[in-house]
Amino acid sequence: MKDFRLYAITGEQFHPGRSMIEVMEEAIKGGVDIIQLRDKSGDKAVITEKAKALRELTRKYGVTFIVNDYIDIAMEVDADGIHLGQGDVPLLEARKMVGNKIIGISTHAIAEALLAEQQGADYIGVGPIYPTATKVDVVDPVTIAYVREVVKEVSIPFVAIGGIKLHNVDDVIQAGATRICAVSEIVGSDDVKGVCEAFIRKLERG
Ligand SMILES: Cc1ncc(COP(=O)(O)OP(=O)(O)O)c(N)n1
Ligand SMILES: Cc1nc(C(=O)O)sc1CCOP(=O)(O)O
Ligand SMILES: [Mg+2]
Repeated sequence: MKDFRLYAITGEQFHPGRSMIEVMEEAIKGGVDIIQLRDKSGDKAVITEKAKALRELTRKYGVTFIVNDYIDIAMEVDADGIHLGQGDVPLLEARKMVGNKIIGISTHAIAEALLAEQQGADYIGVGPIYPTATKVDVVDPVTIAYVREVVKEVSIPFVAIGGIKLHNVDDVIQAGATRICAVSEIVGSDDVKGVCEAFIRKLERG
């Protein structure tokens, strides 16, 4: 997969009155290089329409597009890949369904990370680093200690996620993360482009 630094996930509850496409276009202009559609409403027809719109936007800008949870929707809209959690379709089964599309796997412990790597994940999510209110059924924070463990033991790309804000991202980067994912800090901002640019500056400083 194309390498990336800043990964934004949709979260429409954080920007009432602004469209998802408008917010995500601003994020792309700020430097985001992966967008994930995450919609927990369960309404597949609506999610498919949103996926089509995001596919068009991401294609226009050459940005990677990932669909959360729904392999069938990812295939229907020709997304670049799918993100799956520990309770979603198992990775080996998903690989048979998506061929060489990107598969990202959420991990919360080193054993999960090593298994995802061994089974052919393209990248892993490492989190939640800090408490987050964005995901309801979330596990306890894994802290930056887990980032350090992944840096030492895992070779595939990983992205740190969960409660990451401009005010705490430096610690995550210092622990060895070179790719950051955020929802509320990006899409909930009045200055989406400015927040993304600030994240990128911090990632560039290392
Ligand atoms: C990049 C990234 N990392 C982790 C997650 C969480 O996925 P999952 O554990 O399946 O939880 P839901 O997002 O489906 O609630 C993610 N979506 N993206
Ligand atoms: C969707 C998701 N997955 C997580 C994980 O740790 O697997 S944390 C999370 C929510 C991240 O949102 P915010 O940046 O607003 O805290
Ligand atoms: Mg999931």
